[in-house]
Amino acid sequence: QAPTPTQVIEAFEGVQGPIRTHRPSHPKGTCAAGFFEGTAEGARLSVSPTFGGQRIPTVIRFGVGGGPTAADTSRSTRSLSIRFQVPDGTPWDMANISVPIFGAPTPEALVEGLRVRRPDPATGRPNQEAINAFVAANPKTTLQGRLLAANAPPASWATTPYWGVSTFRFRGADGEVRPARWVFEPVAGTQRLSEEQTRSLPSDFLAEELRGRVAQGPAAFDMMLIFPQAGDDLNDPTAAWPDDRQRVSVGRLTVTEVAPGPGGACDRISFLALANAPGVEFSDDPTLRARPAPYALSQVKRTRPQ
Ligand code: HEM
Repeated sequence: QAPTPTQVIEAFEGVQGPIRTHRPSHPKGTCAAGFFEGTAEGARLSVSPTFGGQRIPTVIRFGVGGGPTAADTSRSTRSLSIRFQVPDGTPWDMANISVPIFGAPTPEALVEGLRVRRPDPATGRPNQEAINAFVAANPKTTLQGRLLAANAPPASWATTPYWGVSTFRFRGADGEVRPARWVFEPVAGTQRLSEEQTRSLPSDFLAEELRGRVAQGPAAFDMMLIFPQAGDDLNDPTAAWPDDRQRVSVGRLTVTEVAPGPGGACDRISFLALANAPGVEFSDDPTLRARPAPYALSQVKRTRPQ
């Protein structure tokens, strides 16, 4: 049975302590802004006004996975969250990460994985035997961590791809509904830190790097839809699709401004309006429907007056 929103938040809080000011996931981040322009292929593949071709203002948040003080040199996820402020429609949100897969196949596995890592009040430490037993019974929850450990961290928030991870259903101008995933490919190319940089860079280098970069000119990402072939798993966000799947460019995100310091327009919002029907609709991936309600609960907790 799927966990309730309260159970999801309690599971996060059990590991990280009560949510007071920060998001429980990707707590460290920097606000930015820019615009999105859909391509002709985007308008063909989705009836959502986001892909209509006009310039859509966006609220952007770049984040780092881990705790609120996670090092930018750590092998955790980086994130790119976007709110598309469609002028005559409802806003559409997405929260993308720098790996193509999630760390749990279902909301149940996410919550169980958090619960088992909760520190034991007697010892102050989680029960390692229980964690080992959980991991052995849920091997899919190790796949994302292994992928992250195998790759050096991005050299910039502007030089890594970001995947939406889950499969969505795109309703095209021809009325056809096509399952697809997406990735935001950096126009600057993919660049990772060298071993030496990983050791020498300060733990908060990403925000300054992005400010310096965008001061010279916008940073951009091409949004590519990725289409499955027979046998590709549509409902498991820990199941990667082979790299050779057909990709179509449906729009470009241009980052024109980076907040000068902490806070900004992205801070108090939650990127929870994940579907944008008609045009971009949920698949049966169970982690999609499980997200908006706990995101809202988290947002209430982290934005209420202390
Ligand atoms: C069962 C599935 C999931 C649950 C229960 C969950 C839960 C949460 C919660 C509670 C937050 C904090 C929201 C806020 O305070 O605004 C959050 C943030 C986030 N999640 Fe998830 N999540 C899930 C799946 C995913 C997946 C599949 C991805 C990858 C695409 C993802 C990426 C993120 C990112 C990037 C953030 C930070 C967003 C921001 O910049 O504000 N989550 N998640």
